[in-house]
Amino acid sequence: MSNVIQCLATQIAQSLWTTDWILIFLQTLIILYRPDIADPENRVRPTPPPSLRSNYDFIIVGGGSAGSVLASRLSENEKWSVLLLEAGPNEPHATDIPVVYTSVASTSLVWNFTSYPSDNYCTGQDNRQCSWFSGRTLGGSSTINGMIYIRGNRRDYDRWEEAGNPGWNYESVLPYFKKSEDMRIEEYQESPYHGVGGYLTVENFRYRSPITNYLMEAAREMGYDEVDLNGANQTGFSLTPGTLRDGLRCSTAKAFLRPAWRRSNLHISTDSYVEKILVRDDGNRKIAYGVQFRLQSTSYKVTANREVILSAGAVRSPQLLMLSGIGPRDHLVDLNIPVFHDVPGVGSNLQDHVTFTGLNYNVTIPKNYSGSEPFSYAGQDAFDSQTLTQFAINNTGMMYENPDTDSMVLINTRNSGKVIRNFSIKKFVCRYANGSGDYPNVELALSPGGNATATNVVASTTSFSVLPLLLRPGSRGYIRLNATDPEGFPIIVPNYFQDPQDLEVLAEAAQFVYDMSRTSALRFLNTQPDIDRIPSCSTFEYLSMNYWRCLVRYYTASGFHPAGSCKMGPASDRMAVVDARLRVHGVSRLRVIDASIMPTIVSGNTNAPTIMIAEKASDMIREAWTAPLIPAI
Ligand SMILES: Cc1cc2nc3c(=O)[nH]c(=O)nc-3n(C[C@H](O)[C@H](O)[C@H](O)COP(=O)(O)OP(=O)(O)OC[C@H]3O[C@@H](n4cnc5c(N)ncnc54)[C@H](O)[C@@H]3O)c2cc1C
Repeated sequence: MSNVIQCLATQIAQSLWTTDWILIFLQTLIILYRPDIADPENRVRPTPPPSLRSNYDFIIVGGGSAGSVLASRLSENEKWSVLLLEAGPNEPHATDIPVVYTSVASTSLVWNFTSYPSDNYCTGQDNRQCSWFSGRTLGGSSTINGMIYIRGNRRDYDRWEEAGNPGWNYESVLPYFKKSEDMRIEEYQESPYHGVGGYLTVENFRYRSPITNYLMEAAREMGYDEVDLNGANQTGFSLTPGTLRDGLRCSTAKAFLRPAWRRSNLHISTDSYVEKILVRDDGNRKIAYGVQFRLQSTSYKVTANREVILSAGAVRSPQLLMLSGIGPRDHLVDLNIPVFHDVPGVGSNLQDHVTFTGLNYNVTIPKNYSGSEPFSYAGQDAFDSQTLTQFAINNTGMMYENPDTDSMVLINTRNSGKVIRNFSIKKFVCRYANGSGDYPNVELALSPGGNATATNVVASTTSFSVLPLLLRPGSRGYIRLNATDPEGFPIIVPNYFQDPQDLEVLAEAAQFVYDMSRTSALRFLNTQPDIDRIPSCSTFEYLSMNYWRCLVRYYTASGFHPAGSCKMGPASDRMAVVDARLRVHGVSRLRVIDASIMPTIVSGNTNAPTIMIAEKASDMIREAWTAPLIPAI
């Protein structure tokens, strides 16, 4: 690139950050310089509206993490016709760039949901509401997420089965994680926990800030080992494994739809917003037989010979069920929606990995540091001409970084129910030596830069921050239709900290991070807390447990992992929405297959588990429709 273009590009990139324009700017850069990302040969080409049919075997609502997998797997059977309806646009080019991830929040690629105002959490946010956005594009949230590839703990799945869901224990789901996977981190390729050759590639991020080595060393000093976080033991630290291919995002649209979209039995319709599931009562059974959707202001009805599959995510799937008359009777009656089938659990059991921002620490660059790269990640200020050239010409550099989570540690702040307070680092080493307690309750995302949104840290300050995600919340929230506008954004009540233990664990995590900052690895960097002195928390001693509790409530943030709002469970469980084969209780030919079916949220990020759920469900559907009919006697 010429110097003038470089300089201009830098100015533009920095001024457009966090708007749709940044996507357009980067798209142009990619088309000019990176045909490998543009990938015009393989990129999905949606089916033009006139080619859509009025009838398919399977209709899938939502082309996100789960929906893309289902469309790909079900259309492997040439005899089945499959329609995938996605409300958002095609996958853009720019989201391939890992660092762009933090800039999509205010673009048209997301549903900008917010939680209902609360006095108990997100108290420092506008109108005391937490941002709850999720993906609105082909690939869904996998196209805009943090790309972290974590599966959760084996006990999570064993608990699912114990709750009355046969076939969902860890040994049963592991083959489905492996089926999707193309593990490209060399040391894991031979592992019995990983697969090679699947559609979904997993790599380490190509770029990481130098500060990350110090953070991982600090985790080691705290008594943790470097482990495969998706392997035999989950407790420990690691570089972040990512859903990445050649250093770039590997969304489910890229992984599963690009190899499939040319099949003549698969139609993919973007910008197609499903308004309703079509249902009828045949007297002896209730059936879902199609959907109504809107595309370019035209309304269409399309029918399904076999099944309608709801994969609209943990917020929209329960909303669509309720709009179609399937949900808690009282709520539907209140909104004058005819009750087709009373399913009290729709929208309940909502869970999330609640977290909080604001754990910022400043460091001094060590005198012996001689690298040319910035020591830590400095936000968009880092996007100078050199970074853009590295990206556009050399396929390297900071644009290949996960700015939130270069590395991570999974810890348990408790030991046999004993709360950790005022511990010494030495005690910690003993506490975690016992591998049998391998059930972390917090995931610490170690960010190579300060969290400028939470504090007034200047972006160029040399700093790091930590996001602690509560892995097994006791609190349960719910989703309901908005009485004034049922078709609009639903009401989301996450109920964070309804279970007081949730707040305690996050406060313990804050204390843990503080202690981590006292390790010799981080003292070497002269690490100092840069944690806001929040006026409404000033009655508490700064950095005491009470202060942490106050900070957590103030800077609460969604982990963006909504789950559980159409939970799987046996018919004997009144609040179960789907059975162990993900069929909606009481309504034939209708399944929900996405993050909403988790009975309890897994102890790790939710993308890989959702993909696993869709892989397993695809096999269940195949079995259901290809099993020989039992002959009548
Ligand atoms: C900002 C963010 C960061 C995240 N980071 C990570 C991470 O690093 N690692 C990780 O494992 N997980 C992460 N997650 C969570 C993870 O991506 C989700 O759990 C997962 O993608 C959920 O998959 P899903 O299929 O349930 O829903 P989605 O992937 O959200 O898909 C739902 C799709 O349905 C479409 N849709 C909704 N309503 C309709 C309708 N009426 N008609 C047609 N289409 C509709 C939506 O547009 C969307 O494309 C993150 C999520 C977010 C939002």
